[in-house]
Amino acid sequence: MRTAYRVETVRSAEAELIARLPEDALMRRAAAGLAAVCAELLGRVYGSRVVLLVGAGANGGDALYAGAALARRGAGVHAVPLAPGRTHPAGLAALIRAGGRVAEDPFAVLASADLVVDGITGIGGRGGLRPDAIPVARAARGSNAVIVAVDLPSGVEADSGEVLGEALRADVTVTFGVHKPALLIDPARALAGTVRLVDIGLEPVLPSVPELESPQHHDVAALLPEPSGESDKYRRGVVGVVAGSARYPGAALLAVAGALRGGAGAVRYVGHAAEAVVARFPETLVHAGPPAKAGRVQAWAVGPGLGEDRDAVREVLASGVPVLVDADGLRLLDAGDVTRRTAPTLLTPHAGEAAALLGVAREEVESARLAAVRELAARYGATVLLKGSTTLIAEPDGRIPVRVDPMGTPWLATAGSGDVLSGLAGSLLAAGLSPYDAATAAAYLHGLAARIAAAEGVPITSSEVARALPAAWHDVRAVG
Ligand SMILES: NC(=O)C1=CN([C@@H]2O[C@H](COP(=O)(O)OP(=O)(O)OC[C@H]3O[C@@H](n4cnc5c(N)ncnc54)[C@H](O)[C@@H]3O)[C@@H](O)[C@H]2O)[C@@H](O)CC1
Ligand SMILES: Nc1ncnc2c1ncn2[C@@H]1O[C@H](COP(=O)(O)OP(=O)(O)O)[C@@H](O)[C@H]1O
Ligand SMILES: [K+]
Repeated sequence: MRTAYRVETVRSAEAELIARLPEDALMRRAAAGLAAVCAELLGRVYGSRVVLLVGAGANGGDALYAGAALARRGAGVHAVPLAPGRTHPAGLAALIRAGGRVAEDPFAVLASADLVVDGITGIGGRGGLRPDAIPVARAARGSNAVIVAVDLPSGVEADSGEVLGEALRADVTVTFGVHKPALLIDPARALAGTVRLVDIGLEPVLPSVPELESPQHHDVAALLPEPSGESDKYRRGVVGVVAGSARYPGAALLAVAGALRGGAGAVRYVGHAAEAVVARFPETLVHAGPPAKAGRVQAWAVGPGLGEDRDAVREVLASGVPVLVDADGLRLLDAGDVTRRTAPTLLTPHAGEAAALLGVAREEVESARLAAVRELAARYGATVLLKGSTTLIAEPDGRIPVRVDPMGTPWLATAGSGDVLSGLAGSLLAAGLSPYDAATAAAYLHGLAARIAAAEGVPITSSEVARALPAAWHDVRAVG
């Protein structure tokens, strides 16, 4: 798992290290790592033109020490202090000693820069860039220089990934010690570019439970169900899919397509599209009556394209097995039917559905995804997978790390892909995974399948995402 920690935690870990080390040692470590990445990006350091945007705090100090190292290797380095009089004194002195200078005209040096180091704010930044930093940040972005953010792109909220004002979009972010939430969650993540992690010795002093975790291939491989010698189709799990309506018959097919590739031993479809489902997927068991009469299942996935069948949602939520609720099911559900449940529940809203469940505007969810997913999970006492440009998975117990799916791709923004995801996650639930793990594995496989299907940069359909799921399993298993 890749992990991310909150500012408060990072600061206390840093304080513990700083107490044991000579003055500025940690900053020098950070700056050495930063300078090494800058040198790599420049290719030839000697004769290159580097501009440092320097804020009032230690983030500016990192930039100045890194600038000094580059100046010693023959780069022409200019500092642009954005809080004159509050510039890190030792860092500035080191830069001047190494032959660097304070820029007389920031805009002139930016216009001809090869590389800009963004040291305006790091984990101490709040509320977007200050007005006087904005023109300089815009000039940097408008130049041809590569922009390297120090620790975080300046202007983002480190702990939440929110962007409350203007922020500087970087090409590369060099972060120290550990990832911060903003490097994993949009909208901030989109401003970080490629993230490089520099080890400054923080790992051993960090707590074992992070704020966020983001799975890699081997983590997902360890979650995937595998049939054994004793398996039969019932032991592998039967997933019940309640989806589709006269208006949205396709949702039934897409949810079943996802469910058939999720590792359950059988898929039982319940609803109005039974004929179409069997015609397309003869391996599906079907039932045209109410869910309660459909026969045994180990988990339900209810909601995609369901229309107005409120009774079906209520019946499924009244069952004693794990239930996934998506799409129309989220619109129709009664909150009390969810909070009363004793078996696990997984809700899979997109931002609009999450906003409706929370009674806020969609933009509020999109700009503060972490807060929204936590709040939903706590309020409904359910695991919540919030879909979108960063898919997040939260447990009702706020002490458990929120999981961030790293595999999402904008190619998934195509009609019906969410239906495939609910079938897939429902199937993993039926196969015995907890909602937290089923949601994690499903989001990962779904994103990877979309990447595989869109490999040539061609638009993909949701059916193609479902068809690429076996290739995604294969890919994950091959590495894990
Ligand atoms: N504590 C340590 O020993 C280490 C800290 N490191 C660096 O130190 C950074 C944190 O340093 P600080 O705590 O000094 O905080 P920052 O340097 O991130 O920023 C705080 C300063 O910026 C100003 N500021 C806040 N919001 C602003 C905004 N929106 N626009 C413009 N200015 C704003 C504040 O007045 C404050 O002076 C880390 O991100 C990292 O880069 C690294 O050197 C590693 C070691
Ligand atoms: N910009 C994006 N980047 C990455 N993934 C996205 C983006 N937009 C949507 N997705 C993903 O696409 C899927 C869309 O699901 P959903 O919103 O339910 O659509 P539908 O109802 O059409 O199936 C989700 O898995 C979501 O995470
Ligand atoms: K920065």
